[in-house]
Amino acid sequence: MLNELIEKLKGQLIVSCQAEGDSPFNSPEGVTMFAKAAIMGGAAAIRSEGIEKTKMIIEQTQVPVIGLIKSKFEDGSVRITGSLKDVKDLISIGTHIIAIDGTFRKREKLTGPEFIKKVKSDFNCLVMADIAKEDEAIACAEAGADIVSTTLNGYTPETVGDKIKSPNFELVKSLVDKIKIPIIAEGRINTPQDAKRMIDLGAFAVVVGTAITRPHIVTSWFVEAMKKV
Ligand SMILES: CC(=O)N[C@H](C=O)[C@@H](O)[C@H](O)[C@H](O)COP(=O)(O)O
Repeated sequence: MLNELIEKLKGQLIVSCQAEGDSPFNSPEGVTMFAKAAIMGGAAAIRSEGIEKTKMIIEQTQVPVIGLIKSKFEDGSVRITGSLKDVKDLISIGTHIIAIDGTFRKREKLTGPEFIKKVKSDFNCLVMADIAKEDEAIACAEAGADIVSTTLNGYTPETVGDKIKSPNFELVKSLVDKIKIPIIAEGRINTPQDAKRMIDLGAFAVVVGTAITRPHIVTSWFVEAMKKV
């Protein structure tokens, strides 16, 4: 049986409110304003990075928050919540669902699925496994993850070739066919039509980030398109 909180996300939009680097929104206040606007528009949950930002979003909104802490692997590729300390810190601020890197890359001597298994046995928390490939998704589901999300497809050395401009519909379809736990479609979903297509393919919910909460990048899409002859 599905957890009650997860059940509420079925068919819904989750908005990732993250800001980094020189973004003028790179503060707890900045991302919290985005979260509030997203909820006004109908978002059922928020995805958030960093302790201070996630804490403020949790305090100032009423929806479930998926929290994570980003760091980097040695090769410079992104790692999502890669230490037990990060997990503890996220739990301590009341994060509803912890997003954890579910790839096979090792952290604290454990692969993603092994790490998730440890988190699920050591803590009473909901885990979203952020995966890049199908075999990782299957292993994370077996390890006890509550949800799988396609977050890292296109962002690991092994899948960088998948980083085409469009979302990976094929991966989502294949995961939906093979895995029993909810599959969330995430990554490069930049239009309402693509989000709907993911739901039609069987995605449990859809996460959208950049197209809603990184206005500098959205602006550059327009600027670049207008330069084309
Ligand atoms: C790869 C990585 O670091 N992804 C991050 C995960 O939390 C975020 O930067 C993305 O914005 C999020 O996954 C949503 O994706 P998109 O922004 O494409 O809608």
